[in-house]
Amino acid sequence: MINIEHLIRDLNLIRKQSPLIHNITNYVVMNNTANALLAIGASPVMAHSVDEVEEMAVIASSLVINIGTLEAAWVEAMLIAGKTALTKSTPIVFDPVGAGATTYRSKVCKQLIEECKPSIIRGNASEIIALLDTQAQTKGVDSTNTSDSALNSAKALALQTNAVVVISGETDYITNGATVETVKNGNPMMAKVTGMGCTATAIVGAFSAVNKNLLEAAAHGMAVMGITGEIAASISKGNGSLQINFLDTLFNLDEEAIRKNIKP
Ligand SMILES: Nc1ncnc2c1ncn2[C@@H]1O[C@H](COP(=O)(O)OP(=O)(O)OP(=O)(O)O)[C@@H](O)[C@H]1O
Ligand SMILES: Cc1ncsc1CCO
Ligand SMILES: [Mg+2]
Repeated sequence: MINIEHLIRDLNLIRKQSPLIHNITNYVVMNNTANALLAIGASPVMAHSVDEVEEMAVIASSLVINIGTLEAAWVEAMLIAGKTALTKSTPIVFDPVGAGATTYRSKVCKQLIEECKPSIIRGNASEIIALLDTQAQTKGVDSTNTSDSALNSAKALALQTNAVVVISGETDYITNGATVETVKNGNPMMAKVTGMGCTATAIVGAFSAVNKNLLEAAAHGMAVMGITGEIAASISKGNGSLQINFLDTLFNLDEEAIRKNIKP
């Protein structure tokens, strides 16, 4: 069960410390996730050149690796940044976008998990299932499975990789293989804004920068996503205004809104 006092403490820590979050992410969502990190009070940097990722990973408080629009040079940069973060015990949050859709994505996911040992893996249900079952075929970047149906895969993946695994969806599940936290906030319209999942991964990255308990950090990130998305959707007419209202809501999110809206 999410500890609301700890969640509020961590949100205040992000706003006070403004941790540097190093993102190697995809072209589609770079602007969205940078703005979401600013809205929550963190300090984002997008850097993917092999010539600088090592230095950036050294100074960052957490590293977010997202394979959304991967290509060879980026993968090389992800491996350098990931290994640097691993050496420094800096939390790595991994988003396996489209895992299972192509052989290349699945292969790169396997390599990144083995060599960088991400601390947290956040994906939608189809991606989490595909990381465990190499035969599972997914359809692009959107899930065709419910988050409930991926829970057993998430638990097994957590035990196999020693990472906290997060499945996003109608109910979000956060597990280390033994304990399972849930977040029931959110709104189906969120899945119609591209990169809401990538944003969830980035926000989890911000929480992992201020809380060494990564099960808590991941759960806090997903709770803030769900609460924010739910409030923003209630004042939005479609995915266009939701994208903007999400940022404004996150920027203004306070203790009262969290206490009133949280659905663990
Ligand atoms: N049906 C739903 N009801 C409530 N919340 C939802 C629903 N679907 C998604 N969400 C929320 O939307 C956010 C994004 O989750 P989603 O599973 O859509 O990610 P994703 O498929 O990886 O997205 P993307 O690849 O576009 O970044 C999460 O915070 C999740 O809780
Ligand atoms: C649509 C899309 N394609 C590659 S990455 C991305 C953003 C959502 O994952
Ligand atoms: Mg995704």
